[in-house]
Amino acid sequence: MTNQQNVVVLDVISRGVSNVLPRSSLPVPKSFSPQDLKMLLMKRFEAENGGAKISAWVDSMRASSPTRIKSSTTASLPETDDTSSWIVHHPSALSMFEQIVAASKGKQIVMFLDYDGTLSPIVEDPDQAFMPKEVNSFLFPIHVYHQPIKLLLIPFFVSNQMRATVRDVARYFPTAIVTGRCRDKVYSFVKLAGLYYAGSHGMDIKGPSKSCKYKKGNQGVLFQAASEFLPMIDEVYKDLVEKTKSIPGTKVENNKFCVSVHFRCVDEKSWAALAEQVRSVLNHYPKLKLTQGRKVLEIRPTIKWDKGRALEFLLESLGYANSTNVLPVYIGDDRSDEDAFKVLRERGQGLGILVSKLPKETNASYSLQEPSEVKEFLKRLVDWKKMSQRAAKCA
Ligand SMILES: O=P(O)(O)OC[C@H]1O[C@H](O[C@H]2O[C@H](CO)[C@@H](O)[C@H](O)[C@H]2O)[C@H](O)[C@@H](O)[C@@H]1O
Repeated sequence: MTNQQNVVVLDVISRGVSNVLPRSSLPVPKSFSPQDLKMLLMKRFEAENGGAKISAWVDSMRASSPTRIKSSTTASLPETDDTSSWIVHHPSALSMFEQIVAASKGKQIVMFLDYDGTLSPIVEDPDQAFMPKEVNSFLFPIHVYHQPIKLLLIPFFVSNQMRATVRDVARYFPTAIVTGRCRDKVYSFVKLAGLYYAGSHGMDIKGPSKSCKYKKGNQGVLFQAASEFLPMIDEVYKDLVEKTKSIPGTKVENNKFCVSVHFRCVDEKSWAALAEQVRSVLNHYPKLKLTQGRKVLEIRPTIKWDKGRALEFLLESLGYANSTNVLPVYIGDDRSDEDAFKVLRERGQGLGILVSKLPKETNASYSLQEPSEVKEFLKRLVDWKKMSQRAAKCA
């Protein structure tokens, strides 16, 4: 290396890298080879972009998921105006129920259901995200001498109407749970054998474990998109547990083909530190990428597979690849569900329903506010199907 080149390199160091990294952290070789130069420039690039990346991550963590709609035209209007204009474009699937069933005339509805935030309300502890139970009770009259009759509310039995509803839905329509969760974990929550399960954001798909009237022979694992990543994901999971253990409230969840780092219970002041730890782990794994959900960072293989591809795969497995006689209905609440909404929009087929109380950027056409409305919508669909079958028998 010539003296002149040395000067250029030192100039790069003094103007650039030293602004980002403390001078002491830079190994400055006595003489520079082209490799040294490359390394220094790369370090500068990483340091600059790393810093930018972390603050972008934190901004995105703040915005939570999916991004709240930013409307330039309505920015100065009160919240209610924003909401009402959004609802015009994403009407409630309950109020549009008649139109929805009319669109399904002559078509087979195939139901795709996300789990967290769709079938179960969002809770702080991901291990406690059960489908809600209802306590059924009755009024028991008690009559004490000379006293007016009193009515006592007696809890009678506990039922899980969401589970019962999803079971009914699966009786009438092929039904799949499509989730970021590990497949076994979501099965332990849903506990229904007659469904398809697409776990790890659709990277792990299994057919119904009991015979399914729609497609015989679909039992067992149908597809695993990223088997070769299993050892890597295990390693990353352990690294993340270790690196984040000093940040109170962090929870790392092993979802088999992906890992979730939850920050719902982490103090906002520690989000940057958490993002930094996650980035430091991810830096060693160029074949993994980071996506984001509701107060969760998700680490996944960089393969072209997502909930949208899983939806297409399942339609194909059910024999509806290029069929016009099918109406896929996908209900979900999170960013990862947007991949499926987008597929439906691009196919010009089917309905995407976003579960959200707030206006959000979405490719879905309809909305429902919360899991209880999802249950209501699914119940109405089952009742409508039962009635139309009865009517067909009588005709
Ligand atoms: O595709 P999904 O079924 O929606 O799974 C996405 C993530 O859901 C879970 O996390 C979310 O729900 C938790 C329980 O309500 C909540 O505590 C968390 O903040 C949410 O992000 C699940 O634990 C993740 O592994 C999934 O990736």
